Amino acid sequence: MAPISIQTVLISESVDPRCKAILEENGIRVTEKPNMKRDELMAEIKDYDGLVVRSATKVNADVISAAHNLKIIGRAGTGVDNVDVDAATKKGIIVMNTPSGNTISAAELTCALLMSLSRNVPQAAMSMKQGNWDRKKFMGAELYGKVLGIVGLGRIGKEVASRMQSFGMRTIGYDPITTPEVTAGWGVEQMSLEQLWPQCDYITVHTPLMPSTVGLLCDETFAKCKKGVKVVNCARGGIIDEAALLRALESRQCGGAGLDVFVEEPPKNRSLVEHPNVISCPHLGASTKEAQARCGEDIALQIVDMVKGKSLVGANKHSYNTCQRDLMLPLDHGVTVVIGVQLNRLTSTQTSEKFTMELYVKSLTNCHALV
Ligand SMILES: NC(=O)c1ccc[n+]([C@@H]2O[C@H](COP(=O)([O-])OP(=O)(O)OC[C@H]3O[C@@H](n4cnc5c(N)ncnc54)[C@H](O)[C@@H]3O)[C@@H](O)[C@H]2O)c1
Ligand SMILES: O=C(O)[C@H](O)COP(=O)(O)O
Repeated sequence: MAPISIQTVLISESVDPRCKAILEENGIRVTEKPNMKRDELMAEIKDYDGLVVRSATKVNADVISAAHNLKIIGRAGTGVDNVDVDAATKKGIIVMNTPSGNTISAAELTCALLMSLSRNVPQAAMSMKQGNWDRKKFMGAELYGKVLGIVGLGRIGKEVASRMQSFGMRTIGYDPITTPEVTAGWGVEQMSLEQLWPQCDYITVHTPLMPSTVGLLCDETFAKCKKGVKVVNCARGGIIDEAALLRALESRQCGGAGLDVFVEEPPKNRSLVEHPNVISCPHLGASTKEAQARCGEDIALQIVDMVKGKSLVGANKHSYNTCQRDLMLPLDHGVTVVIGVQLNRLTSTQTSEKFTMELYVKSLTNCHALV
């Protein structure tokens, strides 16, 4: 790859300090300016070569058109739904993420919400703080022997499955790309969503936010679920339709929800957050020291590799000699294909190294527009 000149980078959110340190060690000038309003960002971005964000900075078409020198938008994390990838690509700006850096943290929070839903832990803790000793009100149910439906069997879905299997849950799931043969290897039986909805005691969603996943759980699909089903969303607000969820909670069709993400963050409409059967967090899935260290370090190393003209996938130091990147390629007619790239470094104890590369289509949006 030809080297790309990056002399200045703006970090617009709280990213691990290693990110700034690595960039600076490599001669890149870094400015950290968190919490900018849209107009401030548009004024600030115009001269920078690179921008590093998490999920709160909305890098929309206006911001991109105000950026005269921008060559790279680095997302220290997974989801790039806060970046207008089409607008960036049209301007020749590369969008990079660090998709495996926060997988374990997001999976662990998902499991914490599933466990909290089964035993009312947050509500009971709050009641204790208020001076109560109410053992009847917080009667729970075991997870053992229950059915967990996992919609989206990628990195996080896989990690959630193995952890919840250790609680004796049966894990079933659906994914249009990961094959049933692959997920059978991790103990997840795949089936159609029509078959999945009525079987689940718990449902957790782990898909990207895109037109085909908006409202996966909606009035129609809640109606197909078991009465009292409990749901978790640690992926993106809107994959579970918020108004439909509130209706399902009120009718008791849904017995409880664990929500880490919202359509609007922070949510101005408080009705879900305040519902007694909802446990919510302020988008904490990736908020661990470990995940932030990995994501901050990875995005900096990827930018440095790009500056040096090295491979885009060569910088990742973690996950057992495996590097993963998502490449988002906008095609014609509003079609976007996401290609997963995985580089495996195989080492034997005494002899040489061997590298293999896997490319696979992770998602295809709007594909009907092609036919
Ligand atoms: N709460 C947090 O802080 C947090 C942290 C990390 C990731 N996330 C979010 O979690 C989600 C999953 O992340 P990941 O790393 O596992 O992604 P991933 O790309 O590894 O997996 C996503 C999976 O969803 C599947 N998918 C796509 N469309 C689908 C559909 N219509 N129905 C079912 N499956 C579908 C894909 O085939 C893929 O296997 C993303 O939205 C990401 O932004 C949130
Ligand atoms: O997609 C992600 O990586 C998560 O939602 C984490 O977002 P954050 O970096 O803003 O915590």
